[in-house]
Amino acid sequence: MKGEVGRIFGETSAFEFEFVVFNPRDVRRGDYVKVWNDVEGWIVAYVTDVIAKSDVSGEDVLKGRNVEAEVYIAKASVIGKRENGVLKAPRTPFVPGEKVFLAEESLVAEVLGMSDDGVYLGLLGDTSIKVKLDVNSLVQKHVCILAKTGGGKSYTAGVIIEELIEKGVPLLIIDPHGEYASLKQPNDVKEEMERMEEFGIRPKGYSNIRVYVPPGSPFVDRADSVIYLDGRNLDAEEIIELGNITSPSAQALLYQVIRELDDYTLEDIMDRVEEIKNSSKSVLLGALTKIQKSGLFSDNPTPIDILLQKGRAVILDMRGVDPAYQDLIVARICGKLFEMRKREEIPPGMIVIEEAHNFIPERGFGKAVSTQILRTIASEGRKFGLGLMVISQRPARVDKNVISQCNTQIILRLTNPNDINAVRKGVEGLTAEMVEDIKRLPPGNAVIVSPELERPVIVRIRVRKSRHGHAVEIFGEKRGGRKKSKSGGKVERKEKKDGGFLKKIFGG
Ligand SMILES: Nc1ncnc2c1ncn2[C@@H]1O[C@H](COP(=O)(O)OP(=O)(O)OP(=O)(O)O)[C@@H](O)[C@H]1O
Repeated sequence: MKGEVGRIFGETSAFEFEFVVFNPRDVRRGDYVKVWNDVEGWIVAYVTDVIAKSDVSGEDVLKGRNVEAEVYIAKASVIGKRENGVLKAPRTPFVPGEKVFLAEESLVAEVLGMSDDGVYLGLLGDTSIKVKLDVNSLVQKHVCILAKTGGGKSYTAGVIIEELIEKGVPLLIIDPHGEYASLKQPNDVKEEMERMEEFGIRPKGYSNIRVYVPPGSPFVDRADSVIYLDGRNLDAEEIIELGNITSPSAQALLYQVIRELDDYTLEDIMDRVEEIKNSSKSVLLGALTKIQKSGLFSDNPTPIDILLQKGRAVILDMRGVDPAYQDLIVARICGKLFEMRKREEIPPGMIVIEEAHNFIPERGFGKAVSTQILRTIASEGRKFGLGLMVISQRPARVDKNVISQCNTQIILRLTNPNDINAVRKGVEGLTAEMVEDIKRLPPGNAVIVSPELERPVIVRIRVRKSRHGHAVEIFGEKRGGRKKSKSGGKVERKEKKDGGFLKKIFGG
């Protein structure tokens, strides 16, 4: 047992207490302490704040009187103790005068419900406790990663992707900025390699990765393959968005033609439009020809099942691709994958969506054809073993229902008040202190909220085993600057793991 670091004083309750800190170097915000409770035994608490007090008044300071003996007071929020695998909160207050000790790491890990197995994210606070989350819960019940630009979102997503690849989870990564192909190479950044021992990892590149690009991508030569979609039965909204058809009469003509057709291709629409006498005919034909010439739609489309395969991660690199096309590609692929997963034609897996605010925008922040299917996967995917990893730098602009469907929430530094507000409202169990922490998190540190953990925790995300790919500017398109598409900390029983349909799909 480490030595006594303070003593409880003043008014206490079963949920919180204050203690005088003997040496301010021993106790800091974010530390875990333990206290003896006469009825319950050792109880673990979290230090939410440390303040310094003195009897020196403003007048004293002006007269030049110095602080002789300041007192340090720590505020602690009670977590509890684990009994028969269940976290129990004390029901009697702590006795003023009781000694406070720093809690041993093994006790903290036990009380917080840390698992020895799972997706290894990093180390808890200032400790060397490994934070690992259950792979099935993480994948099937969705995860979101939220942070301001440069806060470490794609780095953290890369860490989780490495872990999921190692566990054989099929992954499809929607990569609007070409940041993920570098997973193929081992990390060779000197400063990061120097920190690998601290995290107990080694550099590693992943070979079971395939990079696909849409036709016309400026990066075709660096891709493993080109993706082609089945262009049958595109609906009018999709064609309007792809062709940027703004003329109401051309839109009306399109709706009219599609109503008349049954099972149709783009060419069938064009043939029918040719036959009709209408002043908007040439505008519509021009737009349809442009879509046809994009080459995205083919009679010999890429089989969708190869995008979600056991032991493989597929990256859809959409750098330099028109946002309307990105949106449609995501909508079509995710729609097909969801249908196939429902029929169990593909294995359970996860779809990673970078720049999620562009594909699942909150109402009032634009429209995207991919929104509907992604909402459906967020609400129903868990029943069928299809998970989402939602990544965004603008939480306030992502559909709030989708964020609240994510059972694991990883929040790195945020500073925009609207984004902080969105997180405060959408993330259950965040305390006011945690919200303050989020505004000040250093890069690579995250607040993690998960049903696997008894309370939100701050984690130092581990360094990457593979190389982190930085976003690249394409044709003056700024990072994240995609044009708008038109178109209580309360102690509770640990949540019972889902039985029934949510059986363990991935080992480990
Ligand atoms: N856990 C970490 N360990 C070490 N370095 C990290 C960590 N997380 C982030 N970084 C550093 O911070 C930088 C920014 O991280 P990242 O590229 O993930 O930010 P981002 O939030 O995705 O930004 P953007 O919105 O611009 O894409 C990285 O290049 C990396 O150097």
